Amino acid sequence: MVKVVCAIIEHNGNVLLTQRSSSMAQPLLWEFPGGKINAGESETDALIREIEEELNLLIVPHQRLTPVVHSYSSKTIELIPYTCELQSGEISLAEHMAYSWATIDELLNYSWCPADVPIVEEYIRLKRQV
Ligand SMILES: Nc1nc2c([nH]c(=O)n2[C@@H]2O[C@H](COP(=O)(O)OP(=O)(O)OP(=O)(O)O)[C@@H](O)[C@H]2O)c(=O)[nH]1
Repeated sequence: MVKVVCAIIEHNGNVLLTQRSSSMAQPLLWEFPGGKINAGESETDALIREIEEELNLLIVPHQRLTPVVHSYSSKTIELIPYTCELQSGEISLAEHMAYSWATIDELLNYSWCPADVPIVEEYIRLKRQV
């Protein structure tokens, strides 16, 4: 199983989402940015590295939410989400087609990668409790 970490980056009451490009797996669907964990790397180190590589942003991971195991036709992934704080940087997209800062109420309006749907639902529940 491939372990993938993803970042729910919060800033000024919004959350950052990225749209996969047409050449990627799950083309044009929205996701939380992130990627695969390299051998010997911690989850949070992988997350910090991926967000720097993909978006040119520096983040601080905070809360680990519930991982989701999802089988796509070619592989099974364990998607591990962390809420994160934006520390610094200006977004520069290295791989994605687009990005969006969404409010909690807007999150369900996007076409998500299937593995992300339970994560989006958990995040919305968490935020509505506060
Ligand atoms: N980064 C990220 N990947 C996700 C999310 N949801 C989800 O299903 N994935 C899947 O997790 C896998 C790993 O993503 P990746 O960004 O590191 O790698 P990749 O596109 O090069 O994957 P590939 O080697 O399958 O083409 C991809 O198949 C991707 O579709 C998500 O929210 N964030």
